[in-house]
Amino acid sequence: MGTINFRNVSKVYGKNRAVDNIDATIYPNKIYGLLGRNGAGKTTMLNMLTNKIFPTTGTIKINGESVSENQELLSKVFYMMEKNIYPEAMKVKEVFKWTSKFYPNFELDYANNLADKFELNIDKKVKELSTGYTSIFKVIVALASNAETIIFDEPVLGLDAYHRDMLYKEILSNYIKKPKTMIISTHLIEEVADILEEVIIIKNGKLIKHQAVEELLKSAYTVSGKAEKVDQFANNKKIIGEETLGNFKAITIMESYKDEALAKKLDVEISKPELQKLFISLSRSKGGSLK
Ligand SMILES: Nc1ncnc2c1ncn2[C@@H]1O[C@H](COP(=O)(O)OP(=O)(O)OP(=O)(O)O)[C@@H](O)[C@H]1O
Repeated sequence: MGTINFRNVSKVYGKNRAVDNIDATIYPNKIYGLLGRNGAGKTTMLNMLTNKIFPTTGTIKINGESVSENQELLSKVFYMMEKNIYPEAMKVKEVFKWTSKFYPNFELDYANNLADKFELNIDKKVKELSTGYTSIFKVIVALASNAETIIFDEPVLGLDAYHRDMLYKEILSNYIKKPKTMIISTHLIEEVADILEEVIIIKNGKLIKHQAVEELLKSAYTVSGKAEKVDQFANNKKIIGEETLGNFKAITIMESYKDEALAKKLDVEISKPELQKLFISLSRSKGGSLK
């Protein structure tokens, strides 16, 4: 699958710039997290990428070809949408067959095996599925499509922790078996953090961060221990988040240099920050700059 290129892409609704001049390159065979608060513009970006709506300005290309009205190109991209697009009276097994018409590499055996594994009854009608099972069903269809690019918009909506964990593992094992471009748009960042390689963070329609997760995590750290010692350590440093529990405190500091000697002296512990915390701080700060 080719590289996906957003060039100066905007989508304007009246006075609202839902997507505002986004430039981004999505390289093949990596797992991307598309992160942003409610209304940030994630779905609008994905709808434009899959030619459901047209950009007001700018172009989106895959391997140098415009996605606009390009059915052949789009048949290589599977878009698991947040809303249900299947006829409600259709049975799960009928959706499997139906999807195989549009996605010739659809693997029916794999879909059936996953349905077994997740105890999804394929004789049920789509409208009879609970919210959680609707998510399971949609992820199964997406994975079995074998498309070169798979986009998941809120893949674990309504699922309990047990099923969320199972589903992330399934997504990852699918990727390991057959690397492909995956774009996961979600609010549940910490859970998905482990499988993401890159994050694209958008805020008010603008791209504020596009970086490898590892690198982003290296740009900050968390220090924890006795509150007064942690405060002493954090003095004059760029604090982006703090939590207190009794006399215990954890502070997240946005700096790549870690003063290990001082940490030892004060008996406080330095650890990796949580992606979720960095995300909250980035989407809160004015303009979203990390500097
Ligand atoms: N068809 C439309 N007409 C008018 N405004 C729209 C339309 N679609 C989206 N918007 C606006 O564009 C902005 C971005 O919406 P979008 O659905 O892309 O956000 P999102 O990041 O996917 O949010 P969420 O996480 O809540 O799904 C919002 O302000 C939304 O109200």
